[in-house]
Amino acid sequence: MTRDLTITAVRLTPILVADPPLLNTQGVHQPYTPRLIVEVETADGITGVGETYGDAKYLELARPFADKLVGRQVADLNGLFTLADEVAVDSSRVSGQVDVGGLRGVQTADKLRLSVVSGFEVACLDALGKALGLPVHALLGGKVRDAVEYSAYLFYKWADHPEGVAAEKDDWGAALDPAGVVAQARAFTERYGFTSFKLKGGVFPPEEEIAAIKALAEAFPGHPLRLDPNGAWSVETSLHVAAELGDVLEYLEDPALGTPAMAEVAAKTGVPLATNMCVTTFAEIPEAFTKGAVQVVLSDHHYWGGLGNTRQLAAVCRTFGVGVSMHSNTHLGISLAAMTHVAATVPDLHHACDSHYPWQSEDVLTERLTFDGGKVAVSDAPGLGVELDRDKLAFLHRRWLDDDGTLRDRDDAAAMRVADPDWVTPAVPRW
Ligand SMILES: O=C([O-])[C@@H](O)[C@@H](O)[C@H](O)[C@@H](O)C(=O)[O-]
Ligand SMILES: [Mg+2]
Repeated sequence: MTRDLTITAVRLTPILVADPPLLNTQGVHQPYTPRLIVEVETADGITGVGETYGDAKYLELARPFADKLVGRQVADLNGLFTLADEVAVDSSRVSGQVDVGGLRGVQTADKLRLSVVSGFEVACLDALGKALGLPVHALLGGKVRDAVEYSAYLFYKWADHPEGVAAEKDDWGAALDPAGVVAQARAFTERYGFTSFKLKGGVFPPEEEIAAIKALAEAFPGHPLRLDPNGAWSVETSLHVAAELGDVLEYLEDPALGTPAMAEVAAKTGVPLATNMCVTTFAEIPEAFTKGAVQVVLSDHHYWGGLGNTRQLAAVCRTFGVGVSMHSNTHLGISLAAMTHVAATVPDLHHACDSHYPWQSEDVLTERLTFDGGKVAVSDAPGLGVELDRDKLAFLHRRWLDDDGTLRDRDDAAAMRVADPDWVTPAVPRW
């Protein structure tokens, strides 16, 4: 049967999603975080869905990009990148510096564009898969595993958002010391069966975080453990932590900020270093790999430009003998499905991927994705294998519409200032 895969409509729905008070080196998560849901519709009435960052700087690019897409073929995935180059990026959005708000490495015009393209690429793949009756992993060359392993993503956490802040109540409680971190890890294993653990660090002085990892090692002997302070430490501190935890860590993630500092740490420790901050674009690869700065690159398919680019990144990593896995940011089920499809196709995936999904009590899907034994089963249904719940989408969009603008951009430092008016984003290195 001949199908008409022409894109006839594109819908963009910005939403605000409940987020618990998770602490990081910048501050604390806001009570609601922005995401953008992308829908592309074909002439045959097939709809594909995608998801990406929803802050204003992404919306500004997504809108003109969506207009350009109408009339093009849903299978023209490579064309998305050429099209994206035609969308002007406001220079005030580009710093060339680390994006302090999002802990996602440098902020360049290309990276902003790629973060937008990824939402559309996933939506096009979903639509194409539905049209062809094929799962997304088949469109990427086929799965090499039936389930993808994720790690428990542990956070220091307050029990509640600060007093007076309108927020959803969560049932995780506080985690502010080693005992709290271990209790949180136990809850993760009981609820989802995770067997490897990542702790978001850079929150407390290193000795306290070392103690938390040691407590985890004692509670879960032999399980893979990671610590990620998002570049908050000096080279010296990073080496001290590596020496203290060398026996129990699978890897240290972004202990120090930037490739030169990471290279210095890597040269003096046997503990592998992972990153989602110093290698965030293809342009950053040559320096980092030739300097031996990182042993594992954690892809975020959003800012790498989608699932096809994630596979290209994996191939480059394989060529250089560098490991590959995935980090995550606050996201919903569409992105978890996308991550799972692409991870299922990557041959040398030797580390469990990260996901914030267990922290998200809300979603836009009719059925939430589930973790079984810490793994998400790879769907063989056409497309991503997920279904949009229009009522839930409308509810979360209404929240975005009703917001006075303060939550439409992620700002962990601003959220921290509600509790501590003197809070400023700590200078790096913090310790
Ligand atoms: O959600 C957070 O607070 C994380 O710190 C996130 O923003 C990071 O991008 C990410 O999870 C990471 O691994 O660095
Ligand atoms: Mg990280």
